[in-house]
Amino acid sequence: MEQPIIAVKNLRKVYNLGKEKVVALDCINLEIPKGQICCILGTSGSGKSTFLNQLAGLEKPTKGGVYINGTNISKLSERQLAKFRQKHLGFIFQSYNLLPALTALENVSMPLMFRGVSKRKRDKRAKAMLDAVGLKGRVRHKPTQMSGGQQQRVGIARAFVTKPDLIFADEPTGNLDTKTTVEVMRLMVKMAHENNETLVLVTHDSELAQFTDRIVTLIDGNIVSDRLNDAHPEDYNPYAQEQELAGEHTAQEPAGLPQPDNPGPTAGESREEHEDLQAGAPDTNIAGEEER
Ligand SMILES: Nc1ncnc2c1ncn2[C@@H]1O[C@H](COP(=O)(O)OP(=O)(O)OP(=O)(O)O)[C@@H](O)[C@H]1O
Repeated sequence: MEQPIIAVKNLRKVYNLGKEKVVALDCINLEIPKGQICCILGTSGSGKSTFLNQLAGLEKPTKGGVYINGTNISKLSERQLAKFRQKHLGFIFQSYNLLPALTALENVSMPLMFRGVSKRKRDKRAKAMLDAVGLKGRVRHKPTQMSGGQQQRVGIARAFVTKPDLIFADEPTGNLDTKTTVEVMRLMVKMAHENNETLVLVTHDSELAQFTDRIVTLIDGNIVSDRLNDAHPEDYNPYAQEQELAGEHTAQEPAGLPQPDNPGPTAGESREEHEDLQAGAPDTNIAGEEER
């Protein structure tokens, strides 16, 4: 059987607060195969952040280990871990974490610079990625000149640009409205599936979890449920009822209205201008891109 991308073995994390001990993760075992989009779902205090920190090697476990592609990252030094993260992992954050002084293109090409890719190649690849997330016309925009949804698309492009072994997304739509959430989630899922990327999404939102392939639920630091989620066709919208009640447009969107790959015109941009920018549907499959 193919080796899983992540194998978590008997993972335990206990925080010592003076005499008090907080068991944040009890005894977690989990394997995630390549290409799967796995959601770690749990309410506040269930241990999600602690688990994500362990998976990304940001904290050391009390017991057990996390293996990524066969490497026990719990045994790596801080220096080795920093290199490992840079080489093998991608991150998508709730608050985007874009560098405000840099353009969309520069933000996306940054991880390639750390990998020593030449300027010509990283610009070419970052442009292709921005195209893939539907931001062809936003290459020179800085974060403050983009909407939240567009900023998160830049964040997605930056995570995928290095073709990492694994991408972590921490509440990636936490700052977005439900309509933009649906667009961003559809885009992220499409890109992950088309590029056979493995994605671990952490959220408290059980509706958001419906976009993923597998839902692992945490309560008090334990996995209480682990199920495959077959019920998410491409046009699935778990927020439809909520949006309907709020009087927002949801059902099958007629041609011309914003689509997952097309966030619609932004302030200061006419629909014609916007449609010019969007001309030609973006191809989210980046596998054919020129290698570094
Ligand atoms: N550095 C720490 N020191 C002590 N206790 C901690 C620490 N970090 C987390 N905890 C405790 O571990 C448990 C799990 O916390 P964690 O932050 O992982 O939960 P969470 O599911 O991410 O919550 P939220 O959704 O509110 O961020 C909680 O009881 C929390 O109080």
